[in-house]
Amino acid sequence: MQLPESQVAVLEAANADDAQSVDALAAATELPPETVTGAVFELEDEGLVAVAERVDETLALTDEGAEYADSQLPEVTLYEAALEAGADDDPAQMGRVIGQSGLEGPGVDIALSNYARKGYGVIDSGEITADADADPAADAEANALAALEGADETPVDSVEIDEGTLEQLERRGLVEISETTVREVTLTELAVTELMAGLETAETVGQVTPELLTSGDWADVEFAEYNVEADAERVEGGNVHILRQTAERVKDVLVGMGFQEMEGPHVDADFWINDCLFMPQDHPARTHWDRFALEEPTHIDDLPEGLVSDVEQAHRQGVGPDGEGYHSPWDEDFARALALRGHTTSLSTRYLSGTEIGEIEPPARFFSVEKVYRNDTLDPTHLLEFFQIEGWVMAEDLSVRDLMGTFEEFYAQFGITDIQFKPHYNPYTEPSFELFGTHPTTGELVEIGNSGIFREEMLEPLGVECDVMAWGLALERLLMLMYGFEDIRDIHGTLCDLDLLRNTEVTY
Ligand SMILES: N[C@@H](Cc1ccccc1)C(=O)O
Repeated sequence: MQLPESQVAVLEAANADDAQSVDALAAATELPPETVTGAVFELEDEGLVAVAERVDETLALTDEGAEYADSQLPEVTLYEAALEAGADDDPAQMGRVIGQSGLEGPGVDIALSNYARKGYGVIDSGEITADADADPAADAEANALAALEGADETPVDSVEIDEGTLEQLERRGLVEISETTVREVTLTELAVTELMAGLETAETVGQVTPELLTSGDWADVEFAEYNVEADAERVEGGNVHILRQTAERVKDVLVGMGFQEMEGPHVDADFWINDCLFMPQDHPARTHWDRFALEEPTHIDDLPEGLVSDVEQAHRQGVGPDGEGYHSPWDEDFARALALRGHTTSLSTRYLSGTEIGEIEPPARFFSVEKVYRNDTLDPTHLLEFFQIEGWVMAEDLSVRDLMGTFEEFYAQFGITDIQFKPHYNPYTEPSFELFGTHPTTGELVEIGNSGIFREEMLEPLGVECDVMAWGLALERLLMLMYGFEDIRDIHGTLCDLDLLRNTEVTY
């Protein structure tokens, strides 16, 4: 029997009784593993070898995981600092404990987002407590990191890490799980017979070379066949992120519904973010726990003068002859303070005021799909930033039916037809409604937005004389309803689950 050289080498190295992996055969034949794999497939086709496949999972620490294995997890550091500060008896000031912990930069966020989850204590309103019974030595994640430390690739089956812990470590980007397909090869009886009868090496050529061409030898040689079934490395091309794709789709839908896009600054004066919305200056959401203030500059110099006094007037005394204001102090300096916008309703107030593109005549419809920033506690449905789908319609005689009808039309474009409305309160809308949708896999009601009809007290100072209905919807929540994502961190931010995203088929 005549076979190409590599196949003869593999047959001679393989065995009828002991299965050998492709890697072992590559070592024995001194051929590259790809060549051995190719030869093995050919030989399998000829009935000369039997191939068994299995998928091996191995674990390895990432650089960050190795760092914590070497030192310790940030949440443990925070716990130790909290104990030091006596937080097992009395709640301690968060800022002080963090300062003493030596944690810095992302380490602080990491510590905060894992502390309560792992039972080290509670963080609430700027204070931290430490649970005296918590035991860092029994921290399953820390122990798993220690078990993996120093090893390159550890087979998953050989370590005792429970599934939940492993999942957490992978989510946190501290371990990496890789899969490899292992092929084990044994000789068939036919091969044994052929080997005994003696094999001859057939000269085959894998690639045409310039020499073969110039010498004309190419006409006489035998070319190796292509093996289209051989494994090749999977190449993942770049792709537009599903969140970005959906944002584009949302924009298309809204443009199709007659809306124009608004643009404006991520950092803005509280005036546009809050004061123009008739948000009292002592409103709880305006304290530093919810907003991200700026260190430098802290304030803008000027605001549109006439508008400032009209807004101040509305806050103090309300609008119209029977108006009711807050009768509380209103400070222009407070209004000039800069912050990362907590909603894109700041864009709506800018446009409605006429300062962006001039006075807007009804009927008019505007929208934006942009990032907003909130100092929330991280959890499966909250991040410190998300994309808001802002929108408003200016027209005579708008009613709640117009508002609800608009949402039904909008969400239907994304296959969502069971929107529910719940009465709500916003200082700037009356009536106000929260929107809910049903999560496709958990069946739970998910809050997807907030809406209402702008109040007189807000519109009059801005110089708007007819009705305006408006809303802010969360883009990430829309994706959760569309695709069944359960954790916002899977689709937003640096911890995105790439495999999950790659395997999600965009449905529009
Ligand atoms: N600004 C609101 C959304 C909203 C916009 C306009 C009117 C009513 C509500 C929020 O962020 O939740």
